[in-house]
Amino acid sequence: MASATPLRVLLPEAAAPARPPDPTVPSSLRTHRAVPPRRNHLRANLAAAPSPSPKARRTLAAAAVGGGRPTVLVTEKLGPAGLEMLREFANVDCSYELTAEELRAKVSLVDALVVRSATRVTREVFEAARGRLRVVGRAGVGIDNVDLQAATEAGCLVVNAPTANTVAAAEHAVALLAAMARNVAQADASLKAGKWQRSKFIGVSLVGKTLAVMGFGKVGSEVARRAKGLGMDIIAHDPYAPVDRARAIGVDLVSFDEAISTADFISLHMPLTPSTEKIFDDETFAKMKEGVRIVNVARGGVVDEDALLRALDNGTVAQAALDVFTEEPPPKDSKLVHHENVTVTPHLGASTTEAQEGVAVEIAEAVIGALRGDLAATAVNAPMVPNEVGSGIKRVKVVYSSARDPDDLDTRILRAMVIKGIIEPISSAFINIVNADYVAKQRGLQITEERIWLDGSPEVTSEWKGKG
Ligand SMILES: NC(=O)c1ccc[n+]([C@@H]2O[C@H](COP(=O)([O-])OP(=O)(O)OC[C@H]3O[C@@H](n4cnc5c(N)ncnc54)[C@H](O)[C@@H]3O)[C@@H](O)[C@H]2O)c1
Ligand SMILES: O=C(O)[C@H](O)COP(=O)(O)O
Repeated sequence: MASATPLRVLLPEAAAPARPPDPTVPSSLRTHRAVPPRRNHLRANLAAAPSPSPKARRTLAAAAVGGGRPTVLVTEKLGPAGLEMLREFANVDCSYELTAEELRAKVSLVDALVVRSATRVTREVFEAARGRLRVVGRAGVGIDNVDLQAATEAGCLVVNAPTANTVAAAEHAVALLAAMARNVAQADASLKAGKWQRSKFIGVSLVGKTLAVMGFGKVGSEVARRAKGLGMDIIAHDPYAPVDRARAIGVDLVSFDEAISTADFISLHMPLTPSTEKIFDDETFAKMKEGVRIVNVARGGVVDEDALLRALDNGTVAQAALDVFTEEPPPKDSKLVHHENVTVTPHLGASTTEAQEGVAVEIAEAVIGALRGDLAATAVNAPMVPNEVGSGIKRVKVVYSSARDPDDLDTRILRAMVIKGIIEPISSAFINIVNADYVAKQRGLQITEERIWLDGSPEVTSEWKGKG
């Protein structure tokens, strides 16, 4: 459907006048690339992530000039506003509940793929795309269902929508916390089954109890704020969160062991990464306070579900409220799902009308921007530093040796790439050229730069040194 202000299909190089330089950015750090004016809600961010190659951009430009439009495959339900934006710009194929085989068959016919958490974008999918797929848009935060390594190898950009569902996820965690403590789901089922069991469903109070927030990022900190309003004492564990940000909202950052051993309630908000997979196992449940209650609105895979079942059966864990599961949907006969002390929802954390609208628009902007050849603000694939290395780094020095005049050397992209490579493997934060310095500072990562002016050709070589 055409809008009053149609999205332009021009590429940056062919675009209208450059924006005036941002007076807050020192001239030595200003980009020299023209950025086209955008519709208000399309952010004009430059990012520190791979963008389509010049060849791909030319292909898209040629297609646009010739009246051709890119094709976008959407495999899960997306809010209408985002879909409309995509339709203004591209041919959109909404095909839901595809089998893995059907997805592989379709993917070589499209330029972009938009998914939520249920579509597994595996290496086989990238191989089946045979080089045509330029962008994968994850309409949400978690990108554990996308094989980022395979995407990068295939030259495919992966973008996500990291902010629009934060509040929805935090609200759902608080809803589960309260519902679990007061047996809302169990009592509801009992009454609907014709019973009137008042003494069976006596709950526990939240006020004055200690809540440990595990992962103090966007969702975790919103949960902390809300739980404070319920009169709970909040502690948090997050190896990468800065102490002062936690302190600013009255939260103490503590060690993993202190968090799990002193909390009455534990709420999980870390990403699923190789280092958090099954981080809650028999050993960690054994360290918890007897009768602890656990909420998981993050990812099922951070919990060893068999160990959780054992902890529920032996009383270490009194109750659990789970929105996410290692396998989704979980098996119909899952003992965890059917456990009387477990409250479950089918991955509803991001499922509010408002969040879905926001996420759809956020991902449509990102995908359209990427197809237009812009550097994507929410790109999630870039060269990474292994997390065993990255998590220990506190200071990095980047040395640029170049024959270019220092004033003519724009180091922002490389600096942002270094920050992205260190921070992203240990968080689900997205780093781009706009936020890189800010996020690095927030996380206590100090970047210093040295420029060595060489005689001779203006080829840039650089080296960087990390310090743990
Ligand atoms: N259920 C849902 O529908 C839903 C909705 C939104 C987000 N999520 C999930 O919630 C999680 C948090 O999302 P977010 O937007 O707050 O991400 P975020 O990146 O803002 O926060 C994650 C935090 O976890 C921290 N972290 C990393 N490793 C850790 C570890 N070993 N121990 C403790 N903390 C660790 C990071 O430093 C970061 O601060 C993600 O897994 C995301 O996929 C689920
Ligand atoms: O990571 C996320 O954004 C949430 O888990 C939401 O997933 P969904 O888009 O499948 O609801």
